[in-house]
Amino acid sequence: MLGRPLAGIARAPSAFRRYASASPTAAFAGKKDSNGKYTVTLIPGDGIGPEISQSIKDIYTAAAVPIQWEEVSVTPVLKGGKTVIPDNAINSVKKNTVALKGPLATPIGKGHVSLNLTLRRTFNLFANVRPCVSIQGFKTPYDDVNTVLIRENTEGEYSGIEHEIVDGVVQSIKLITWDASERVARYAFNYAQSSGRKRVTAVHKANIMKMSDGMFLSACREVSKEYPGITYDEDLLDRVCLQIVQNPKPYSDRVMVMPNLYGDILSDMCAGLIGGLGLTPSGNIGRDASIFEAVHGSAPDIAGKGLANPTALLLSSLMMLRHMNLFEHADKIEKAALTTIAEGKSITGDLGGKASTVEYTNAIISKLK
Ligand SMILES: NC(=O)C1=CN([C@@H]2O[C@H](COP(=O)(O)OP(=O)(O)OC[C@H]3O[C@@H](n4cnc5c(N)ncnc54)[C@H](O)[C@@H]3O)[C@@H](O)[C@H]2O)C=CC1
Ligand SMILES: O=C(O)CCC(=O)C(=O)O
Repeated sequence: MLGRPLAGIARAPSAFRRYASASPTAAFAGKKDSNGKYTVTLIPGDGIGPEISQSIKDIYTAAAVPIQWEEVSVTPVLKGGKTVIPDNAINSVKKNTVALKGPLATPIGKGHVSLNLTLRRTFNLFANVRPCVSIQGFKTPYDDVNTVLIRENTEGEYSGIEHEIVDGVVQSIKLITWDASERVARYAFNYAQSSGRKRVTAVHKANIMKMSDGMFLSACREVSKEYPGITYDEDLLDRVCLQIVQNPKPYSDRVMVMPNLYGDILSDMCAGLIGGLGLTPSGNIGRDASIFEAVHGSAPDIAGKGLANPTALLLSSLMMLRHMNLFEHADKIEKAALTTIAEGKSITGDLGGKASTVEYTNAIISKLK
């Protein structure tokens, strides 16, 4: 059961407050220092990570956000024969309880385990909240996308339990537990309740994975009984994909909750509907810490070229500010960023513009003055 008061999203959304705090369970435990500033861990990350992190730092300085960044690297180190995240990075997140993280690259088919997943597991960041909202004034096939997807974040297909049984036969285990399913389901219902969404839809493939997804659904059904004011239903992942690309509107009344991998894929699909991965934020929420990051990865194809769109990381940071109850700063920056995109004069190449990361950042900054 939830033992903590709801934080962050109790206030009614303003016109620009589209990216609500993702934190009905994790209380923000940071304290202001003697200069009136909060310390937040910043993990710049790989690829485009340092470029987009710099953009956030510049915007925050211009907006006088009362935050000082504690920058740490998570470049893995060898400890006891294992590749692990350095202790100072772990201790920084533990101490500050909030972090903003740039993307971390993971070698494909070999090499070290995903450090993104390691962080989620280390801090038990059990819910990954991924809102996806059309930006008014920025033309895409639909102008009414407003989805919130909550992804179980610690297990499922991402358990990383794999072995070769015999030559040519590999087994990868999808681990689903009742506890993690119930925990993320309760988070989803709380999120729906706190954000005025009237429905929770569990997205699944229990027609095929009868036991694992079946149990995920059972946990959701049990939790739904505690929320008589919220309609609960279930839908198959493949149908949901089809329906959202055909007409996203009906999905704006609800929160979708699902096992890990489904959430990873469905959130990229939703991003495609509003203009791409450069625009979609996320929050990894735990009880003792929360790490906010863009949905996208390290974008090695454009890294170092000054082309990256920092909006997704910026909007993730605004979810973080609302988690920290810094609503005014979040609203002001959000308005400046969304207006810059709607105007279309200084937008990055992924959105059809010609601006560099720095030019776009400066356009936002000019609106903060
Ligand atoms: N949470 C994280 O840190 C994540 C890390 N990754 C890692 O990132 C690496 C690259 O993965 P990909 O599959 O290439 O996905 P990706 O998200 O990095 O890139 C996919 C496409 O979207 C574009 N894109 C992504 N973010 C953008 C931005 N902010 N501005 C403009 N264009 C942007 C890229 O240029 C690329 O064409 C991999 O090592 C992967 O494991 C992938 C997803 C999430
Ligand atoms: O850890 C990675 O490299 C990819 C992670 C990812 O796609 C995600 O789960 O968001």
